[in-house]
Amino acid sequence: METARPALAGWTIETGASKLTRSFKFESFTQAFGFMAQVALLAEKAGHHPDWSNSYNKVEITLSTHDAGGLTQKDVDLAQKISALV
Ligand SMILES: C[C@H](O)[C@H](O)[C@H]1CNC2=NC(N)=NC(=O)C2=N1
Repeated sequence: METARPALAGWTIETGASKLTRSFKFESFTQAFGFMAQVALLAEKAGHHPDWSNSYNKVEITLSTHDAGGLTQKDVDLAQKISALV
């Protein structure tokens, strides 16, 4: 596990598992869910979707390319678009 380079600041690259992860915390469930709605629109537009979980004001996101069995540029691109939302 290593901290991502600046272009992916905030994301953790799980080298063994070949995935990107990041936790987001908001002030309320409503804000967390609003963020998820924005991510959902980005994901649908990209045709690339996060694995994620939500608990009240926290959203945990994992990005990997299932078809490729690991990380691809699609994950990096989506991570950067998600980061730009917060
Ligand atoms: C057919 C469709 O494009 C594929 O199933 C897409 C959809 N979204 C996806 N999302 C992610 N994270 N990985 C994929 O391999 C993937 N494949």
